[in-house]
Parts: sequence; structure tokens; C-alpha cells
Amino acid sequence: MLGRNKTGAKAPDQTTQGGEAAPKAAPSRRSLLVAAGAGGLGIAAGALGHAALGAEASSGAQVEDIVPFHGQHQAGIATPMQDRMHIAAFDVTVEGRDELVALLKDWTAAIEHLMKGADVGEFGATGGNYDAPPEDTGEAIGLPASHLSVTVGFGRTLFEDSRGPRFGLQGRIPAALIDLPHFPGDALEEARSGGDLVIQACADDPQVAVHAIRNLARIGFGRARVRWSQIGFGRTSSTSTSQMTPRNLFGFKDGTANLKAEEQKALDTHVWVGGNTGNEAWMNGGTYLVARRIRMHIETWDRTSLGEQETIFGRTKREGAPLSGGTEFSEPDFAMPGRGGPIMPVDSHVALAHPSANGGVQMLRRGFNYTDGSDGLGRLDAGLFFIAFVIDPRTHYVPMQNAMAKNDALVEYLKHTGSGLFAVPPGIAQGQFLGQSLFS
Ligand SMILES: C=CC1=C(C)c2cc3[nH]c(cc4nc(cc5[nH]c(cc1n2)c(C)c5CCC(=O)O)C(CCC(=O)O)=C4C)c(C)c3C=C
Ligand SMILES: [Fe+2]
Repeated sequence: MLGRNKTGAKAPDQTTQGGEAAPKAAPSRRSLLVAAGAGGLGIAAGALGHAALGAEASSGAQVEDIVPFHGQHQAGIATPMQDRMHIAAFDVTVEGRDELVALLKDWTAAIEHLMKGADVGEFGATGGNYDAPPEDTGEAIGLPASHLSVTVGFGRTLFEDSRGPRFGLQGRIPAALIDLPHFPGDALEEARSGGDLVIQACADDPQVAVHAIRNLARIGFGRARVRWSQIGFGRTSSTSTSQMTPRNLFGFKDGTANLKAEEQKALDTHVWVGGNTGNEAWMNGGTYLVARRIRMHIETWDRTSLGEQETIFGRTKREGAPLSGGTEFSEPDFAMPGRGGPIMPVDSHVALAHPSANGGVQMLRRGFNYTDGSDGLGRLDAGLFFIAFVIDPRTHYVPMQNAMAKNDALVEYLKHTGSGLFAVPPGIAQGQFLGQSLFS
């Protein structure tokens, strides 16, 4: 047996020590669970491998846990938002196109396994040579797929940086993959910004998300170095109408007016790249990921009156309704008069972020609450790890961020400490590797 069952007891057919036994194919983590559940027998799950995975999926036993890996678009964008995230940016340390392609192929194979809830590698966490480090680190043994989605994107420095073009990709940089400008108030830390590549792992179980990033980083060892990473512990958006709106760390419902997966036409207008030709055709079906680590001054906020808090967002705290009235999903009325001005203050967050103030643009927000302990002065280092997917950051992010940085009443309570922009290539079909369109 290649792993531990749910109780952690070693199964009877444990592979011999000393690496004598022939390695067995990696099982699905869930197949171990199912095997253990079915009478507590530690059946030779190693022999099941992917065939077993398919059977489980077709039996419906676990298919609801699995986000499909193949498709027109990468998972983790318009797929229903999970509760946990681990995201990491990498700098590629090898040079040469073939090495980069090899890395992407290795990551693709691993991601396909991970999203199915299987161990990484042919032999997984416990099926390989006893005298060698296991292919999979093992902390997700027994855990279901947990709706893991893994999304990969390319930073501008992958195409060209101060070292020049390293991978023969010059001329393929999409015009939208800009260096984000400096915004007023930015306090960006170099060590929390940029990156040649990004990998976003989202799941309903934090251990599953962390396991994914850890194993992908491990596969990249010697080829790509983690530049920064962030764990998010709770979603701050909904990406489906079936989801309840969660709350951010200021206690407000966040994600109410977000683009939803069901809004296909709006996604095509505001999120998915399409119709590109020539050197940018590779991005069709892709999108751009904007990442901002935004620290929130929690202690100051907590000393602010409820009235002030609601005025800052332009929404009520309990219901999330616009101050102009109605319920959570009512459209705000920016013309409705209040005391000494519009009832939705012109410097409120919603007034500045609403499409009517931004030439009609919308974004797909997919951010997470984070806490990284405290800062040594007794203040929480906590906030929102803002992630948005947009068709073009020049039109769908930069102007809005500029307007907010200058006029948003919320800005007083925020500090942007990290930043990244990544071109997210389209999804792939069976047999392809992530980012393949860039290299063909
Ligand atoms: C540049 C884009 C945005 C940044 C940065 C941003 C930061 C940020 N937002 C909140 C909390 C809320 N945001 C809300 C709405 C909202 N925010 C943006 C964009 C950015 N937010 C948009 C496009 C919208 C939707 C506006 C609309 O169409 O009405 C809300 C209201 C509820 C909702 O619709 O989600 C809250 C609350 C925080 C705390 C924050 C930085 C830490
Ligand atoms: Fe916002």
C-alpha cells in the first residue's frame, strides 16, 4: 500500500523496507479513503491508480469534489470560488526555451494529478523507492480533491527583463502585460512583488492548497525559485450566484456586485481575451491576473463608528445594501440626495468602483482575506489579497486603481504592499501543457 488510511494505521500490504519491492503506481488520495471506508480494508489501492479515479468519478462518489482540469479556460477563474488559497510567484532560474517548456510540462502533469486528488508523480507519497525521497510530500494523503484548482500565469519578466530575452519569447509579449504604474500611496515591497510565473492554488481545504504549491515548488527546484507566496484563509468574493457573499476583515460583505460565472456575455466582454491575431493569438481564451497584497489597518478601523464605516463603503454593514436603499443586490442610486450631498458619497468605495464611474468596465474579483501574524508593534498584519481577472489591465484595472488611490475614503485604512500582473494563458486539452500556445 502506498499511503496511510484515514486512521493513519499502516495498511497490511505496506511495501517492504529497503526498496526491494517494485514501486507501485500512485493512487488517488480519495481511493485510499474509499478503500478504508469500505470495511476498513486497506486494499491494494496502489494498484488502482487512475483507473480507480475514473471509476470513482463515474460512480459519482467523489466527482463533486473535482474541478475539471481541461477546458477552454484555466480553472480557478470563473469556476466557483473556494475558501482557501495559496499563491506563489516564481522566478525561473534556468535559461533556454527547452528547459522552460520542460518545467511547464512537469507542472502540467503534476497539476492534473493534484486536481484529481491524486498524489504527484508516478509513485506518489509512499509507492516509490524506500531509499529515495518520495515524489509526493504526503500531507494530503487521505484528503479529497477539495475542489482544488491550479491556475498558471506568466509575468512580463518571463518575456524580457534586465537579463534580456532568456527564452526566445521577445515579440510575444502581449501589449496588455504592462509594468503596472506606481499608484499614489503604494508601499510595495520588492520581495512581495513581480515574478516570472505565478501559480494560484485554491481549494476548500487549506492543506490541499498548500500541498499543491509545495509540491509544484519542489518539482521546480533548481529551475524556478519562489519569489513570494501568500496564503489566504477566506474568500472575499463570490464567483457564482449559488454562493453566499462572504465578508472581508472590515466586516463588510464583499463580492456582491462581482462578475459571476453565470454571466457568460459579461465574462466575454470583461475577462476572456478573444479575437487576438498574430503574436498575441496565444492569449485567446486567457485573461490577466492582477494581484495586490493590501494590508488593512484593522485596529484603526475598529475604532471607527458604524456610520463612518458604512459611509466609506457606501453600503450597510449587516445587509450589504447600498445606502440609497433596497437589499444587497439592489442597484445603487448615485443621484439620490442625502445630507449635504448624494446619499452614496462620491468618495465612497462603491461610488468609485462602480462601472458607471469607470466607463462600464467590470472585473472578476477573486481575492482572499489573509493574516500573517502581527507586526511586532502589536498590530495585526492582515488584509485582503486582492486578485482580479480582467481582459486588459490598461482599461480594466489601472484607471480604477488610480481613481481609488486618489479619492477613495477607504484608502486611509489601506496599504498596498505587494503587486503582480500576469498573463494567464487559455485552458488546454488532454495531451497539451499549460502555456503551450505561447510556444507554438
Ligand atoms: C481596483 C480595484 C479594487 C480594489 C483594489 C479594491 C479593494 C478593496 N475592496 C474592498 C471592499 C469592497 N469592495 C467592494 C466593491 C468593489 N470593489 C471593486 C474594486 C476594487 N476593490 C469593485 C469593482 C467593486 C464593485 C463595485 C460595484 O460594481 O458596485 C465592496 C462592496 C460589495 C461588492 O460589490 O463587492 C466592498 C465591501 C476592500 C476591503 C478592499 C481593499 C482592502
Ligand atoms: Fe473593492
